[in-house]
Amino acid sequence: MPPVVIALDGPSGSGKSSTARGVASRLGLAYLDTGAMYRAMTWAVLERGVDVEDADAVAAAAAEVVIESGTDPQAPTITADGVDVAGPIREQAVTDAVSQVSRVPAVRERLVALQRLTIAEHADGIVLEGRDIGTVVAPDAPLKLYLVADTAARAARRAAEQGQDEAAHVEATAASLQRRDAIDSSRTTSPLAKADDAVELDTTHLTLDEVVDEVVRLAVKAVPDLGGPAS
Ligand SMILES: Nc1ncnc2c1ncn2[C@@H]1O[C@H](COP(=O)(O)OP(=O)(O)OP(=O)(O)O)[C@@H](O)[C@H]1O
Ligand SMILES: Nc1ccn([C@H]2C[C@H](O)[C@@H](COP(=O)(O)O)O2)c(=O)n1
Repeated sequence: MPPVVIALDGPSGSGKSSTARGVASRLGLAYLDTGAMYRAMTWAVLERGVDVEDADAVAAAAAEVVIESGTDPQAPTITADGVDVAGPIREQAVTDAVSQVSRVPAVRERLVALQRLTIAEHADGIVLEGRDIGTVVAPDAPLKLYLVADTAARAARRAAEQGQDEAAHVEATAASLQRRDAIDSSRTTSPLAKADDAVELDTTHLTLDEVVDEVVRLAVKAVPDLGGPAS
C-alpha cells in the first residue's frame, strides 16, 4: 500500500499549519510542518554567520545541519543541531531570510529527502504542509489541497495572532507575506505551485473549523479507511 499522505500547499499565511494540525488531530494522523524545517535550516545558517545571498556558502553550511521534527499534531517540535528552535524560527530575522535559503537546491534536496523519510515512517497516515508537497515531495498523495486567502485576510489573521492589529503593522505584514510569496513562486527549484490535481480552497470567508471540516470530508472521500473510529 502506498503511504496515506494529505498534501496541503499554499501561499504564506493561508492557514496551512492550523488546518493541517486540525485535520491530523481529527483523523489521528501524524503532522509535518515543512515550513518549520526550512525555517530551522535558516536559523542554523544565520547562527553560522553565513550571508544568505551567497548560495554556495548556504549550501556548504546546510550540509552540516541536523534537523529533527516531532510529528504529533497536538505538540509538534522542531530542533536544529539538537537545539529547540520552535520560538526562534518565528522571529523576524528568520522570516526575512527563509525564502533566500529555501531557493538553494542543496537545501531543498536535503529537506525533501528528510520529508520523504518521515512519510515512510508514517505510512498509515500523515498530513504535510508546505509549498511543494503536492508537486514534488509526495506527487502520488491521494488528496492534495491548495489553500488560498486574500492578502488582506492573511495579513489581518497573522497580525491578530501576534496581538498587533494596528494598521501600520497589518500593512507591513501584508508586504512581508507578498515578498515571500514572490520569491517562493519564482524560484527555479520546486517553486510554490498548485499541483494540477489539487483542490483549491479559498479560506478568506471561512472559519478555521469550516476549513478543517471540509478537508476532513475530502480526505475521507479520497481514503475511505480514514473515516474509522479516530475521526
Ligand atoms: N480559516 C481561518 N479563519 C480565520 N483565521 C485563520 C483561518 N485559518 C488560519 N487562521 C489563522 O491565520 C493565522 C495564519 O495561519 P497559519 O499559521 O495556519 O498559516 P500558514 O499558511 O501555515 O502560514 P505560514 O505559511 O506563514 O506558515 C493563524 O493565526 C491562524 O490561526
Ligand atoms: N515545502 C516548503 C515549505 C516552506 N518553504 C519555504 C518558503 C516559505 O517562505 C518558508 C517558510 O514557510 P512557512 O513557515 O511560512 O510555511 O519556507 C518551502 O520553500 N517549501
